[in-house]
Amino acid sequence: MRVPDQSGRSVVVTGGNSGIGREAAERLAAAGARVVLTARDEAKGAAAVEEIRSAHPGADVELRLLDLADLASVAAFADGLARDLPHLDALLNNAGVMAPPTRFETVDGFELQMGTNVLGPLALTNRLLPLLLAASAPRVVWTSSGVAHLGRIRFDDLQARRRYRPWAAYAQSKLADLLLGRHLAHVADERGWPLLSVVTHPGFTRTNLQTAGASLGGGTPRRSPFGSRSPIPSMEPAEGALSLLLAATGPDVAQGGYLGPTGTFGIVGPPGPVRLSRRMRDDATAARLWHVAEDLTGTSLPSA
Ligand SMILES: NC(=O)c1ccc[n+]([C@@H]2O[C@H](COP(=O)([O-])OP(=O)(O)OC[C@H]3O[C@@H](n4cnc5c(N)ncnc54)[C@H](O)[C@@H]3O)[C@@H](O)[C@H]2O)c1
Repeated sequence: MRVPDQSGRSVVVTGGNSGIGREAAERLAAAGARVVLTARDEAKGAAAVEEIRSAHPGADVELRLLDLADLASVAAFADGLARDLPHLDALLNNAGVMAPPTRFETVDGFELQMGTNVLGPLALTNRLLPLLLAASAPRVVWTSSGVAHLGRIRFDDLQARRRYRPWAAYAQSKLADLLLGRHLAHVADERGWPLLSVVTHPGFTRTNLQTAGASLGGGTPRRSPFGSRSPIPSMEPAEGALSLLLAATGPDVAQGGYLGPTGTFGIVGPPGPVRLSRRMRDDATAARLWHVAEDLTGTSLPSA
């Protein structure tokens, strides 16, 4: 897939130091975008920026620190960007964590996956919307997952305080990403904003995701599902990033669309529109979730 010329466009890629975000940041920078790559760890982020700069001399890429599991960090990041950029053309909500074996909490007391994958990105999006709406054709991209099909939004126990099951909490968070993305698309249409809100999932891609969450708290990482005899097809990050890149830059991307791999089992292959289940099309749940998330994060959509 060719990434169209991105000259004059500025893009934030969260979790840009690793995996799919790292690839997307490099492709966008190579296409001429001004890329703000976010990371939690300064050394890891700086290493990614250096790699991109040395592979693409003149690439306009900078590191900014952002911890989505800390709403104060989200606010500081958004304030800094608003000070330094005249507008923002695309926000790629990519960063995420998967299935820690036990229940962890964010700085603000949210279950780790709900906080990092959903509430942090929601707060970031709300805080960056004024800057996005200063651009002529802005986009917000949300990263869901194939497991969103198995997710349920449990409003009675959103933070899994009563019962924590790692995969149910992950699936809930990824269904939530999809619903928030679709709700923002409706809001943009209702308010006549030129903004596209698009949801993507990267299929099954070999990254740190499979071990990072699993090893939290000193746990032993699960055996890799990508062993040489694994029957499960999977992709390298360069291919896994294509759905995200299509959502961020494709010329014919639909408002509220859902893009992912279109090959075997829907987990590998070239990116394109993919099927939404009935639960994914539940606009009432999406609207309720958006409002609950706003309450929890103390953020709101711009009034305009
Ligand atoms: N790899 C897959 O097969 C797959 C499948 C479905 C969905 N996804 C989704 O794709 C996205 C990217 O994952 P990946 O596969 O590249 O994994 P990865 O582990 O390589 O990258 C995840 C990134 O998120 C960042 N991150 C984690 N917690 C954070 C926090 N609190 N604040 C800020 N950043 C944080 C990490 O530092 C890292 O940069 C995730 O949202 C993931 O849920 C991946």
